[in-house]
Amino acid sequence: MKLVGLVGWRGMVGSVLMQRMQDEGDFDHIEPVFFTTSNAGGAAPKMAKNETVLRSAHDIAELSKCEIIISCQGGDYTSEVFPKLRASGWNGYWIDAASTLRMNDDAVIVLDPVNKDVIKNALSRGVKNYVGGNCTVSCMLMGLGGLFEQGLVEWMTSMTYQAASGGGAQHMRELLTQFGTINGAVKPLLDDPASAILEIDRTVLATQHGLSADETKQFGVPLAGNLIPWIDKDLGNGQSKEEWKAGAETNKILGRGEGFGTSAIPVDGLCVRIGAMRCHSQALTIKMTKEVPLDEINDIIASHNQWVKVVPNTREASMRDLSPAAVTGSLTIPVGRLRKMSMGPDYLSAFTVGDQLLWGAAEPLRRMLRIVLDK
Ligand SMILES: NC(=O)C1=CN([C@@H]2O[C@H](COP(=O)(O)OP(=O)(O)OC[C@H]3O[C@@H](n4cnc5c(N)ncnc54)[C@H](OP(=O)(O)O)[C@@H]3O)[C@@H](O)[C@H]2O)C=CC1
Ligand SMILES: N[C@@H](CC(=O)OP(=O)(O)O)C(=O)O
Repeated sequence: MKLVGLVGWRGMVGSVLMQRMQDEGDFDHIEPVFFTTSNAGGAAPKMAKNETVLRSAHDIAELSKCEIIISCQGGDYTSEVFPKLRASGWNGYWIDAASTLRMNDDAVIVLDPVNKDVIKNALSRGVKNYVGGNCTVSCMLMGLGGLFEQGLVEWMTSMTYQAASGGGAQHMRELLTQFGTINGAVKPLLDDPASAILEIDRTVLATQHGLSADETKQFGVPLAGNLIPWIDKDLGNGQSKEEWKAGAETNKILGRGEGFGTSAIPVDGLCVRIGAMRCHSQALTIKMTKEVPLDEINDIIASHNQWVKVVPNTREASMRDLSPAAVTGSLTIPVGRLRKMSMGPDYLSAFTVGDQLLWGAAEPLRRMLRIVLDK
């Protein structure tokens, strides 16, 4: 059995990955070695077999013994350790959740239900670095992969509604703390049916503005009862880095260059943080390359992979099936609100939701491990 190093296994993404690997019986096919940046020598988790002690994730010699390493430890760790590991002569497979290596020429962004051919081609060329995509991009492509595969997308805008989990566990906690503080401030008024709604509203606003530095440490501003129309770095051209990733990563995943070449499909939009917990949603406007009847579009989308589910464009189905609360914890990617827009019959609207810790982070890595093992 192949020795597989697991780094970042107890973090948020790593925990979801471990759960999925147990659910799918992946540990039956590997000899896992658990690494840590904080507790070398401590006890490995229950999935450990022969290697029951945690190894230091900075120990290049220990890492080098692994044929495959999966890291969910984050970009700083990858930036520090990966070059040293390669410089030491290690030639194993590096499978990573962090964005650090994504756009490197010698790395492939993995989302095998969408780009299995790109992955297989890279494996046969001896490529050894495989990186999970940005969560919003991966979830969008799992939903709309069929339209891209059929060459039906001329360009697309993606307007996102991204969950707190995209920032990490502390961001999820902060969101809930803010909700709690706000609720506490208006609880007596809420309990009194005769209280004035405008007084409640004024109190909520005053509480949001008065949140302590501790309560806004992660997001910098209130997110509860609010939104933040900027995610990730400012690229200095009016675009956020999260928005740039939509075009760059979509095209790289599809094997069409990196978003700006002649064969690239323009994908751009605005990325917005909202007060959801762990599902990213996005509203899409798709300019199609040709006019296609809506029932055919539904079939193309629905038949692309086993996880996508077309939600009928009705009020009831949309409210029931097309929300973060409906999708959290599930691998299903619902796509709904499909209709021709008033701009013309080749303009399509769509709305999709995905669990950003599953298809958005852990699942593509887990599946890549199996692809390498089955090679
Ligand atoms: N969050 C997301 O939505 C996405 C994240 N990613 C990538 O994955 C990376 C990891 O993200 P995420 O899982 O959110 O990061 P976490 O902060 O949850 O975990 C990262 C590491 O922090 C250490 N750690 C310190 N204290 C704790 C604690 N109390 N509980 C658990 N771990 C702790 C662990 O390392 P140790 O055991 O060595 O101490 C852990 O592996 C990101 O940096 C990003 O590159 C990718 C896609 C989406
Ligand atoms: N930036 C994403 C989460 C993430 O980790 O993205 P990336 O893997 O591209 O750095 C969000 O905040 O929702």
